[in-house]
Parts: sequence; C-alpha cells; structure tokens
Amino acid sequence: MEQGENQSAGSFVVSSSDNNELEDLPVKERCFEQREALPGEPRCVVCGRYGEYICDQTDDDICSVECKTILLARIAAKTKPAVKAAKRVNLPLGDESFCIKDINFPNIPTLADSRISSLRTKLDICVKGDAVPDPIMCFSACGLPEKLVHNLETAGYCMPTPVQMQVIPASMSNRSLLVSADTGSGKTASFLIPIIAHCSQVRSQESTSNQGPLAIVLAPTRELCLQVEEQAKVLGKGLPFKTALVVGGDPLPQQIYRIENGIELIVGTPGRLIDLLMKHNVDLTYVSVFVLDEVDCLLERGFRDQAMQIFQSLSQPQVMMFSATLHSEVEKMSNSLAKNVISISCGNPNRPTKSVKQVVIWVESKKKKQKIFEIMKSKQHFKPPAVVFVSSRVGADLLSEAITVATGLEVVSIHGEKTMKERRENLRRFLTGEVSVVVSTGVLGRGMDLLKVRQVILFDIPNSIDEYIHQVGRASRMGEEGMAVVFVNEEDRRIFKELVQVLKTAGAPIPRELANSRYTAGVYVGSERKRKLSSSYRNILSPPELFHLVILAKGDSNRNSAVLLKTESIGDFG
Ligand SMILES: Nc1ncnc2c1ncn2[C@@H]1O[C@H](COP(=O)(O)OP(=O)(O)OP(=O)(O)O)[C@@H](O)[C@H]1O
Repeated sequence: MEQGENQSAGSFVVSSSDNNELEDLPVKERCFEQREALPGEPRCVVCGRYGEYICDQTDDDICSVECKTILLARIAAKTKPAVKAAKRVNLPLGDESFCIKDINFPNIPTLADSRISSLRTKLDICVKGDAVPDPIMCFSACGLPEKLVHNLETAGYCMPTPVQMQVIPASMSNRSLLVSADTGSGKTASFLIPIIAHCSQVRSQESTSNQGPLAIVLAPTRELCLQVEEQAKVLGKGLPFKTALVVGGDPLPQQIYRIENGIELIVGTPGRLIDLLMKHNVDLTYVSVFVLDEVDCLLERGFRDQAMQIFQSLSQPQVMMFSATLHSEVEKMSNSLAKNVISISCGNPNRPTKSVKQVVIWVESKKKKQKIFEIMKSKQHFKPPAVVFVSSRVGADLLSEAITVATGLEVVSIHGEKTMKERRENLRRFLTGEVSVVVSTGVLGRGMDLLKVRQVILFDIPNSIDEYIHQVGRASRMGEEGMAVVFVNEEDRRIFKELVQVLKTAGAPIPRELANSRYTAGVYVGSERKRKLSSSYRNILSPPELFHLVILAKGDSNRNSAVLLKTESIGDFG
C-alpha cells in the first residue's frame, strides 16, 4: 500500500510485494552471468547488460564485479578533467539590485534588515523563527563546492528559485526547517544542495574511515524516491557523494551491499528503510541531516510511526521538512522533532499553484468514462501528455484499457499493485513520450516532476483537498501554464466546501450543481472578481464548449439567485 491509494491501511507494514522474488539473488561476479537488459532497465556502462547494482566509486550502472573492475581501471587511466570555474551572476546596479552576504566577497556591504524584509516580500517569502539567515541571490553566494555550482549550471539552474534562496542558507547554518512552497517551485533541490555540500565537505575533511551514511531523505512513494535519488546523483556528480535508493520492490541484498560499501545519502520509503534497518546493522551514528519530503503525508497515520522510529534511531539530526500543503497540526509535530525550527513559506502554499487553470465539470459517475473519451478525442480539449488520476488500483487498470479501446491511444497505468519493474517501465514509457497518457492512483500525485505534462484529469477527485492540490500541481512545473480537468459529482460531497473555497480563490468557474449544493452551505460562492472570472471563463470555454456554469452576481450572497451563464448549448465537456 502506498500513499494516495484507496484502501484502508491501518498502520503501514512492509508488504510482501515490497520484498520481491529477486531479493535473494547475490551480486553477479562475472559479466556473462548477468542477463540482458529489458527495454527501460538500467544498463551496464561497460557491457550493456542489465545494470544490477551501481558501482560504488562512480554513479554508473554496472552489471557485475567483473565490469566494475574494468570501469574502475578505465577511470584510473583517465586524467582528471579540468573543472570550469562557475560563472558569477552579475546583478544590475540600481534600485532593483540586491547584494546579499557573499562569503567570497566579505567586503561588499550587505543589505540592511529593512531591505532584506522588502526583498522577502518581493519574492513572496515569509519566515518565522529566531535569527533567520538572509536569502541568497546566486548559488555561489554561500560557499557551495565549485563542482556543485558547476553541476547546477549544467542542469540549467542559473539562479536559485525563491524557496532555494531562503532554504539553502538557512539549511547551511544547520537550522531545522519546516518549509511550505508551491508545487513545482524547486523544493527538492533546496534540500539536496545543502546535503551534497555538507556530505562532500565532511568526506573531504574526514580523518576517520567512517563510510556510514551522513543524511537520510524519506519520501512516501517509490517513484518519488527514485526521482529524488536521480536528481541527487545529477547534482552530486564528481563529488565525494554517493547515494543509496532504499525502496520496496527492488532487491534488498543489493541495497544492503550498496550501503555497506559506503554511501553518503540514503533516499527511501519509510517501510523499506525500517525493514532494511531491522535486517541489517547500518551505522547511523553520523547521520546529521534528516529530510521528510511531503512531510504532512509522512506524519499521517500509516507512515508516522515508521518515520518516528527512524528519527529516534538518529542522534539529534538537523530536520528539514517540506510540502506544498502544511497545516498547524504538522507544525506542532515538527516542533517535537527539532528545536528552534525556522518556518519558511514561499508563494501560495495550501492552494493549487496559480499557473494551473482548474476546470471543474459536474459529471455523474456512470457518465465519467464517456466524458473522458470525449475529451481525449477532442483536439481542442486534449493536451497530451496527460495524467489521469483515479482512486483505486483496479480502476486504474480498467480505465487505461477502456481509454485505449475507445480512443485508440496507447495508455499505461501505474499503481501499488504493479511490480516495481512494471512501474519503472510504465513511467519510463510515459516520460519518454512513447505513450501519451498514464492512469495512476495517488502514487504519482505527490512530488512527481512530470516535466512535459500540462494536463491532468482528476477522474476521481481525491479524498482530501491537500491531495487535490498536489494532483493539480502535476500540470505545471516552475510556473509553466497547465490545466486540470476535474470531474465532480454528489459522491464527492465530503470535499465540496474546501473545493469551492479553492476554486473561488483561484477565480475558477464553479459548476452550478456544486455552487447550489447543500454541502456548500455557508461558503460564500459569490465573487468580487466577476468581470475577471467571466473573462477567464471565456478563455477556457469558447462557445460551444460550455459547462453548466454559474457565476453569482457581484456581492450577491444568495446562491439561488445565481446568474446562469449559458446552459443551453452543451458541447464537448457538457
Ligand atoms: N533553480 C532552478 N532553476 C531551474 N530549474 C529548477 C531550479 N530548481 C528546480 N528546478 C526544476 O524545477 C522543477 C520542479 O522542481 P521540484 O520537483 O523540486 O518542485 P517541488 O517544489 O518539489 O514540487 P512538488 O511540491 O510538486 O514536489 C524540476 O524540474 C527541477 O529540475
């Protein structure tokens, strides 16, 4: 069972599917003993066979001890390439030019407190806590290793995003953090950059032979762990920084082997990590950074006990907690995990990112399939690649097959009952554009950076408004415009109130049935932005593609006197 799947779980236990049949296979000695790689699987960089484990001295996939030896010999023979000096970002002088503390240039005067707070306001950053470090404006401003700055440039990260501007210096001053920022705003790099800097600094100074992990990142799904580890490898390339991925469905012996051979960062799901820690003695003495990505989810019933168990096996680490949705309960819990926590909030957390247009359609359950077929057959409304979210595993399989039959589109599904191999392969096919639609349960709902996706369809609305915010957020990364089409009907009444509030704040059209429902009683659905709302409505829905849509007259709190904007002609979405 994973985050976002519609099965009552009770407490999370390591399921048997977490330990698949491959687990007991030993590491291959010889190259010929290894099997051929299937499409999408990692390949050995030496012979091209299945890359069963990763060579500990590099980040490359390797099939066997034999190929590892060849690879290391090749590396040793090569001369070290020259490292290009990191480019400095030259900020223009004048009113809009800020110079924040730069350890490379200690003589440059820094901003007065009032300018710092005005800078934070401009960047939409709010901070709470004692002695919060000033934001940085460029990556080279806080003593990151040159190689890391180079890797950031190579990855196309020219400037930090607002959340990174504040989180990186705060984290590098060893403070524990609770961070909320929009979906797709760069939270992952904001914790990976300080972790990589810390690990490579420790390793380059260390006199002991300790090779145990220095940092742990927990995330609720395997796919998210995979993605975070992948990003860590890209940003930490060429530094004394190695990672281990500890997720269910992948063989445990390889994960243990990798950790035993010395790594700096473990990225894992709580269940599998506990499993590994119980079966194998891993020295956690030197773990000084503990990250909870999607912390609100990790501190929910089901994950909380395991996350706490892992936390308790560490000795007072710096704790960094991240999510696009945070509430006071998590804030209270975060204070029990660490002292003197800094709270950082960027942009518009607890709301869907502004760059996604929300289009909510009232559709009765038995008509949902027909509606999604119509959308996917419409050149005007279907904007692939698209992610369709459903509430159950069976539903994901059935719907993906049904879409293929009805539209001819090739569709894959991803959910917790599939093997890790199938999940990896389906995700790869989707991300490489081989298939244009993926139907998923909540396992792709949080944290997944599905870069090209600009459309999500919430076929089943999730159980909570927080999951709604995360799922809608898959349609936009770094402020790119996207669209979320949301099917709603009476069965979703548990979420009506919050949904109406969210739609209202975004200036999104509210279907008449939703606005008039008795379950939205008490929520003022009138809008002070009628004109703006109407025009945004027209942008999305040029006739004849009209919903049953109401927009209340300005200042009119009587929901029954709603002004009904065109209900007669119902087009593709109707
Ligand atoms: N400084 C930067 N410059 C350019 N691109 C960046 C920068 N930082 C992050 N990105 C890119 O922005 C995208 C979104 O980042 P990320 O996945 O970390 O968002 P997030 O805030 O964790 O979102 P979510 O809440 O959905 O998990 C990624 O593709 C990432 O590579």
